[in-house]
Parts: sequence; structure tokens; C-alpha cells
Amino acid sequence: SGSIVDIAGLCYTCTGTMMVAASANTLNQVFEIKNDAKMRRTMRRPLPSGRISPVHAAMWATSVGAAGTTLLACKANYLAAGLAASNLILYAFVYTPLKQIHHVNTWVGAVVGAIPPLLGWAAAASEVSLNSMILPAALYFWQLPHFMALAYLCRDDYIAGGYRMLSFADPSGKRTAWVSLRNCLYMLPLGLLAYNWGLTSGWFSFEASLLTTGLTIGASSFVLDPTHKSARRMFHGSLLYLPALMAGLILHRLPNQ
Ligand SMILES: CC(C)=CCC/C(C)=C/CC/C(C)=C/COP(=O)(O)OP(=O)(O)O
Repeated sequence: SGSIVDIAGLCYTCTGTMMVAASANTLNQVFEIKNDAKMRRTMRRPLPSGRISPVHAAMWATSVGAAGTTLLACKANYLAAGLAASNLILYAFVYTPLKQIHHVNTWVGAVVGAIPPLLGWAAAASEVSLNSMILPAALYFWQLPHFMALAYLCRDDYIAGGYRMLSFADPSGKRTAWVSLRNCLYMLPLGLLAYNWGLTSGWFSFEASLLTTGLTIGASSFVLDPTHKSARRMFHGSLLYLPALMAGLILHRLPNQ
């Protein structure tokens, strides 16, 4: 966005994205009713607990997905609408079945989680460029320690649900922890890149380095001592990390980039 943010455009884009994401999440839960019913973490959700019927959920997913894509196409642009629709397909029809087949699912899911900020950029700038990749890259790498911690902490639950997370093939947690650490390290240069490419002031680069160093320390403890305690600490750290990074980016963005 320029120095004056188009608030109406922002609201349309956020609403459209939220609607398509709601559709994707609903389809995911429709396809996973039986699995979710076997997991403590998910058994109380509306579908496995029977509070909402699968037909009702599928109808909601179809209508909210179509309405959200149309809203993006009419009020943002076709690029944003196309990204949203493709992401829905990737999440519901590629990532979701892959969860029961191979642990590579987490890397595919990380792409899904990285697309929404790209969609926002596309809505504001009507194009995607190299500059627009910083935020999706941060979201992509962040999801690895976040979901690896979850996969490790809920390992037995995921196995009971029939899901193939990396922790299934890695009972010691060593590989799971290394994947987390590696992806924290990949995030280290992103703040500097945002500054070098003129997207933010140097403050963001400083804040991002501090935050990422904190998360990297959490991941290093998980590598040195893969236990529930260290995984939980890294998971909670990842929950704080993302909103703090986003706040820094908003505060220190340079307009018209
Ligand atoms: C515009 C658009 C379509 C945006 C989609 C954004 C979105 C749904 C991101 C989620 C990414 C992700 C891998 C979640 C985990 O799902 P999971 O199935 O592992 O979670 P669960 O175990 O809690 O069901």
C-alpha cells in the first residue's frame, strides 16, 4: 500500500480471504471427521461430536468459498481471487489427504499457510514480485517449528488419528527438532532483506533479528534435549513470535513498495 492505506480495499480483502479460508478449513474437517473423532485434540469439534452434520458443513464450505472468491474477484482483483481459490484446492485436496500418507504433508501445509500474505500483496499491488516474497517466506519457515512442536507434543494423538507426521517416523524427536532449528535459521536473514529491499526501516530488521534469535534459542534447546518441556516452550515461543513480527512489520513498513 501507499502512505494512505485503502481501508475499504483492506476490509474486502480480509473478508474475502477469511471466507475462503473458512471454506478450506471446513472442507478439511469434513474430510477428517473419522480421524478427528479418534484424536483428543479434535474430538470435540462440531463435526466429530455431531453438533453439525457433514451435509450442512459441505453446503457452508461451498457457499462461503464461492462468495469469498467472488468478493475477491470483484473488489480486489483476479490475481488475489485466483491465489485464494488455488490455495483452497491445495489445502483441502492435496494437503488434507497427504496427512494420512506421508510426513511431507507439513511442508505442503506450510505453502498453504504462506499464501495468504501473498494474496494480500496481490490485492494491494495487482502483481507479485520478488519483494512480495519476504512475508510468505517468513510464514513458510515459521510454520515448521510451530507444527513440528505440535506434531511432537501430540505424537500419540496423531498416530491414533491415522496421521503421518514426521514425529511418527521419529520417536526420539531428533529429526523433528533439527527441522525446527533449520527453519528458524532460514528466517534469520529475512529482516535484513526487508530493510535492504526498502520494504521497512532498519528497526524492523533489528526487531526481526531479536525475535528470530529468541525462537532459534528455543529450537536449539529442543535439539539438545527433545522433551515435551522443550517442545512446549518452542511452541509457545512460536505463538508469540508471529504477532510480534507482524506488528513490527506494520509499524516500520515503508509505503509505496
Ligand atoms: C485463502 C486460504 C484458502 C487460506 C487458507 C489458510 C489456511 C487454512 C492455512 C492453514 C495451514 C495449515 C497447514 C493448517 C493445519 O491444518 P491441519 O489439518 O493440520 O489442522 P488440524 O489438525 O487442526 O485439523
